[in-house]
Amino acid sequence: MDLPGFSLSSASHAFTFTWVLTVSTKWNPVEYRTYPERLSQKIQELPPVDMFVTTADPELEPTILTVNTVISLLAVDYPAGKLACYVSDDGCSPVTYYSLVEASKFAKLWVPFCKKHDIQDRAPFRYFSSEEVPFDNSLEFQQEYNKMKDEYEELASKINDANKKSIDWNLSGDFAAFSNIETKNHPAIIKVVWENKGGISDELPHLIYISREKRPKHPHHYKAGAMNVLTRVSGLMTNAPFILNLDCDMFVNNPNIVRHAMCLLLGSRNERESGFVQCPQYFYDGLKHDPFGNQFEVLHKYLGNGIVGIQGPFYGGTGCFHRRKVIYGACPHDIGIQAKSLTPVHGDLTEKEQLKIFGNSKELIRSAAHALQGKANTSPKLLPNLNEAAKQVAGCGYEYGTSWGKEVGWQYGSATEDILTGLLIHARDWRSVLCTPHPRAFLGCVPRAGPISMTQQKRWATGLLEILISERNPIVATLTARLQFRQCLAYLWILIWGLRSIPELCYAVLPAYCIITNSSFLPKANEPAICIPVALFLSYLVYSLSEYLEIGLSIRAWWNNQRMGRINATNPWLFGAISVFLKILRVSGTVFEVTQKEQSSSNGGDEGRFTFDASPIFMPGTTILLLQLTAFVVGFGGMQSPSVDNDASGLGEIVCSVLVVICFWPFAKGLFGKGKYGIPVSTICKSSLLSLSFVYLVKSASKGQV
Ligand SMILES: O=c1ccn([C@@H]2O[C@H](COP(=O)(O)OP(=O)(O)O[C@H]3O[C@H](CO)[C@@H](O)[C@H](O)[C@H]3O)[C@@H](O)[C@H]2O)c(=O)[nH]1
Ligand SMILES: [Mn+2]
Repeated sequence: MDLPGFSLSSASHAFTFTWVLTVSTKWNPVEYRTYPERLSQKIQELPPVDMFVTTADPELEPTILTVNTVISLLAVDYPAGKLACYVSDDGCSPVTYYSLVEASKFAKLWVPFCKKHDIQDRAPFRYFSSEEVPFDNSLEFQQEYNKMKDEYEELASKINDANKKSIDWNLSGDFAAFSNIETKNHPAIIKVVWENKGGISDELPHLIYISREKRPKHPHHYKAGAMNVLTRVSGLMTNAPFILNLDCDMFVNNPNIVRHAMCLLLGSRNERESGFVQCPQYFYDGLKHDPFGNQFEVLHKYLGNGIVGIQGPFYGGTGCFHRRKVIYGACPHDIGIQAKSLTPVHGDLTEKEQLKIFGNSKELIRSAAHALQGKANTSPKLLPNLNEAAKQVAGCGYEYGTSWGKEVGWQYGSATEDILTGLLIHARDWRSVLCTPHPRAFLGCVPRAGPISMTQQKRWATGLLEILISERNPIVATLTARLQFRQCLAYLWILIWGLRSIPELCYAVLPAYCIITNSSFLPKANEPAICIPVALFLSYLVYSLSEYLEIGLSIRAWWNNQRMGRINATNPWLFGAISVFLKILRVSGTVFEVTQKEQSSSNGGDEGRFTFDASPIFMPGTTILLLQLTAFVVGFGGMQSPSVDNDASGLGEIVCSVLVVICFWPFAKGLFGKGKYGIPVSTICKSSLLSLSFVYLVKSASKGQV
């Protein structure tokens, strides 16, 4: 077989494999319903929950968004005395700390207001931006509403001012800890912003600010590292048996969500059924018809519910309720002695072993033992007194020689720490549950620009592939641990994203190749065999379209997702694969590039239009497009080589080539667009060079054949 024939057949096999994975994953969908009003029949007292928020960069992640997320958490419908909110700031920004202090003052007015009037939007920026006029016309409500609105505007302008003035920030008094530090070189800073001393239900929950120690020579493991510090510090301070974690942009949209999650965590006969409870990652103010194909509605619905029917949803990094003991490495009780082979954490550890696993803090070991045995919290402590112990476990050297990031806590070694961490939990025989209440649990920001979306996709493809090539991959977990076979297939479906770039590239280049060399990869239009690819293609179209229509999405949304599927696969996913390849060759490491979050649609006009920047990530797409255009010139300009064995290219190849151009239409517009809407000239030049060399190569190769 020649090279094109070989690549065609391997690409087809790769697609068939992906199809098998998809079908297996979607096969038996399951949905859970939750009835929080029945919770009191089941349990006497609601359990405590520690709530984590991570933020890393006040520029990319506007402080006002983080603050809104925190406020919405402080305002959930759950006894405040049972809650503690921990904010991790990897940016080590005094502005973030200051904003939290101000936010807690605001929340003291906001939370009673929400609870009194049963406000559903507990993130103030949402509530005050909603078009609907508040329904309550009483004078009392109107007065309170106006007061709250003024208070929020004041808070927002204080934060805004703080952000602007951040250069000549006066770092004294409470802010002294932030003076003379660099963001990547500073000791741990832990501050109790608000303490609910009496554990009182209608006060505010605890609010704690944490910026872990960072030193240039110490790896900090990005978000996973931050999550582990949050776990340890909260272990010392409140040690709640359940942990909710949110990214800084994901505010609470359903104030009852903690109770919904408790239905799933406490409602089943065996806790193994719900090792963690994941809420789907939905977004607010998403652009109409999903032009960047990143709102994942269809994915959540079909693949999401399908996995629920196997071993449970993947951990998605945000909007997830964990059991602390599961994070600490525990296995379900009923697998008994076999648990010892799956985890270093089990009932009869000596103190020495515990120190080795959890690190050198006696206080932490004591609290971890409590968490693992499911004992209630020890007597209430005054949080500031714990500050020294907390700083120890937030130190950058604390984890050396311990099991953190390997067997315990959030897992290191992948830019998608979420999938890796969830995989380990499933491998230890836990199941997970998807929580889908109405209204939706949490809402976050979705990228609204080409470059941001591409960077995010690249990070995912990179991180997922890192897992696939590691010894912690799902195949090993199925063979040596307790990952179910079909769950393994579901994991493979997502982990191979980066690799899928290769067959997608082959398929995108093939039509152009055939036209240029005057050969074919499809049967002729008058041969009966043409029915096979046409039938496959049409049934795929009809099936995928029906998925969109069934959940009320538009044809445009379907098309945008198809198109972005091709663009993502050939651009960011390819770069993801390349960066993992470079990592294997030890040329460069992989990094977690934080996704930029925009507050609202201030883009003006052309919202859904694809945007570009000078990143090489846009080169493959541009090259593919130029190749098709070259093929048209060659084909219609009569410059084709004579065909070998009567195998001339025909209608099929032309149709496919046109289809590729339609898929890459945003790039076609980009060739002529201006500013951010245009592909930079340098990218166009490089891509032209690439496609010309390709044409030259295949031309000379095919001449050799004749
Ligand atoms: O060094 C870092 C880097 C990131 N973060 C935080 O991690 C969160 C997620 O980062 P973001 O850039 O928003 O990631 P997304 O592209 O939205 O990420 C998705 O994919 C990630 C894995 O790649 C998951 O961790 C996220 O939860 C999931 O939403 C944010 O709160 C960041 O502040 C840190 O705390 N420290
Ligand atoms: Mn995010």
